Amino acid sequence: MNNPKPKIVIENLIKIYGDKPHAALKLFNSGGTRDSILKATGNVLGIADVSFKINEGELFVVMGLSGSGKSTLVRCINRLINPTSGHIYIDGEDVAHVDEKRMREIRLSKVSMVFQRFGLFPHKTVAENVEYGLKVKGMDAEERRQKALENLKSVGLGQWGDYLPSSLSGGMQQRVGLARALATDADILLMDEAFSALDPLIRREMQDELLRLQKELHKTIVFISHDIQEALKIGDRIAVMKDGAIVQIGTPEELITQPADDYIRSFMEEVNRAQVIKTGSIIRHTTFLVLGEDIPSEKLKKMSAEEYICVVDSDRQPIGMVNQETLASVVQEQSDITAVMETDFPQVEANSNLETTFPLYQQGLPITVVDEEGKFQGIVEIADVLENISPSDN
Ligand SMILES: Nc1ncnc2c1ncn2[C@@H]1O[C@H](COP(=O)(O)OP(=O)(O)OP(=O)(O)O)[C@@H](O)[C@H]1O
Repeated sequence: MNNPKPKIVIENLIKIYGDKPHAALKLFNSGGTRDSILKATGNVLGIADVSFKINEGELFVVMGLSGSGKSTLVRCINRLINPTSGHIYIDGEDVAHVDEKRMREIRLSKVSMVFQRFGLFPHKTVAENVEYGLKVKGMDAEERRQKALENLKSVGLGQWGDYLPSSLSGGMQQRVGLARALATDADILLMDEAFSALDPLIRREMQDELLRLQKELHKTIVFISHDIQEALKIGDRIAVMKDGAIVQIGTPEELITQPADDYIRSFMEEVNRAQVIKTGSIIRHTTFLVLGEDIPSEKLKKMSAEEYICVVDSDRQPIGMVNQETLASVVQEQSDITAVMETDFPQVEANSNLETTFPLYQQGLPITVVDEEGKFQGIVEIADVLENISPSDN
């Protein structure tokens, strides 16, 4: 994202469960831990002074083990749970301190929630389920039916509007839950372990579906998951929670390549790094030659004999690869570079992962990396790929 605009800003959020929040807060402020506070007061520190921002259009995953505080954090955002102290700004409005009437309006118009167990009304048809929020909002019958059908279609259930939820599989019911959340036109979707109840295959399908929809819709999505693979697959950024606090926030690659501590590192041990690390993030050098322009001698001097450089056209699209030795002879003999450069060379997009890139090294050439428009970004060597797939311990 070029210019991220904060959509949700959380400041010093604290949630204490129990009847002695003041005493518990006092203990927390003087350095008490979750365990010591529980022992002294019987109250649970659900969220331990958390501050962070979620950007507009971001798919933000809150990850952590059971009891780490994920649900509490996300339910504070739509005030299904009332925070003990702190601020939660949505589009600049502090929803931690609005009255219940305003909060209901916000839930109907700005923040929708998709639950793990679908949360569908069993006696209403699929379309009526999707229409529900629109009905509460006061939309007339025809308009809301049309909107419901549109949204069912967008999740691949256009033909299922008149059925009862019980005639649908788990995956399909979750799609209905998603269609219902989308139908409200809310900018923000809160998804609480939305895919956890599904079979692994259906679950992966739903993750892909969510990513596809998100490309079109650009919602701000806060997605709770206890599954690191899921978090790394779908998250633009991930917040990892422990004991009510956030241990680290980062992109999937940042968590893998720069884990904040041993806790994060232990999560990453089971992860397939090659699926997560993007080729664009390990670009080694970005020098190139533009066809038709002079070859600067200092560029040539800096290269080792075996090193390759990319030749691009006037639109910066790669058209060939040439190594230092060949280039030196081109300069010396003033010959045509297009006659000697390799034109059959491997090329990948910067956002492809290392798993895609690795097999392309069979040709013995370094990989050329381009952006979405096919413009040259840099070159990646096999040593860099290997180092990032299985880093040496140091
Ligand atoms: N209503 C409640 N009363 C007392 N303690 C609670 C309540 N709800 C949650 N807690 C406690 O707060 C802590 C955080 O719970 P929370 O449900 O937010 O964690 P979670 O990470 O979402 O866990 P899970 O993945 O199991 O849902 C836990 O220790 C939990 O026992």
